[in-house]
Amino acid sequence: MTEKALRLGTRRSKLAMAQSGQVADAVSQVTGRPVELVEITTYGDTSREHLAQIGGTGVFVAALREALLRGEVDFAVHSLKDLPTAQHEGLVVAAVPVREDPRDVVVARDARKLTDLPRGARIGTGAPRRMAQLNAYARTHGMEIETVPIRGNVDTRIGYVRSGELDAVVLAAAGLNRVGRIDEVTDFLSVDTVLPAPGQGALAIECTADNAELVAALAELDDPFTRAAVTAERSLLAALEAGCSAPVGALADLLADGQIVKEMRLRGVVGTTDGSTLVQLSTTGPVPETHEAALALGRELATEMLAQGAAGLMGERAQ
Ligand SMILES: NCc1[nH]cc(CCC(=O)O)c1CC(=O)O
Repeated sequence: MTEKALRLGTRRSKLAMAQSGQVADAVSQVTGRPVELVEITTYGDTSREHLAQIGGTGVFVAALREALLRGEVDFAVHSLKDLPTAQHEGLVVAAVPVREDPRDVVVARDARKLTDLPRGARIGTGAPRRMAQLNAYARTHGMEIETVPIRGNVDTRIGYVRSGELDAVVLAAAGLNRVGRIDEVTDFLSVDTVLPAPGQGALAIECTADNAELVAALAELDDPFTRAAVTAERSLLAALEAGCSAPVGALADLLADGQIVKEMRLRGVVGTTDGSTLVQLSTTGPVPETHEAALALGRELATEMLAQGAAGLMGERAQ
């Protein structure tokens, strides 16, 4: 006698399939039920228009959410950094599993690191957040670089380096890990150089709020520290009134004294894409014990960043 399979709605991209596959195994373990992948095609997958013109990465999420609400699938997995900060009516993020490496990385030709790229190096990235921080780093370190807007999946982006069209591309370590290409990284960027996107490296497992049994089962996959961290990061993003294509970086981590976790630190950055101006601040507080406390940490840092002129730096959109 086999139990009825749970249906996991997923995009068809290699990255989405990889992360859905991993979550499917974990969900199968905690529920004792088989999990079946259901491919959902989104506008973002088929459109050739630039993401900024069609409303950012939220388009990838929308089709999955519609499938959930129509009851066509039981749950979905999102990259948290692509998930709009506003919670969706009728849906709940039932689990945020342990986060992977949140850092951005460089894949460059000739195994080069960011600091030994040739003068005038062309670095591909479509993210204003990466452009702003890379250009700011170059300015303060006497480097000459050119950030080149690109989009496409991981294979396409690395392809620009292999073809010689670009000297380097900047990507998320987590994405490369999930598609099995982490070996191609030539430089893991310190978060002091490039602060990742809010939620980067973390996944959200979402289902309908009325599915109490599934909500409870999925909760077993939740990592409270990761959830608190990404809640604070996303609260900062929301309080800055910035979207997923805004030049905003945020990362919360735990400060420990030996084995004893003392506090949570939240770092944030906003900048102009040319890197001429960055507002970069951090705040530290008790490890949030509640959702509300995590939200408060993000709001607190946003208030400080806004007081330093953060709002004036966010007018730009992805080019
Ligand atoms: N921008 C697209 C995107 N959305 C999620 C990831 C993978 C990393 C993650 O889950 O945070 C990526 C690729 C990248 O930024 O290189």
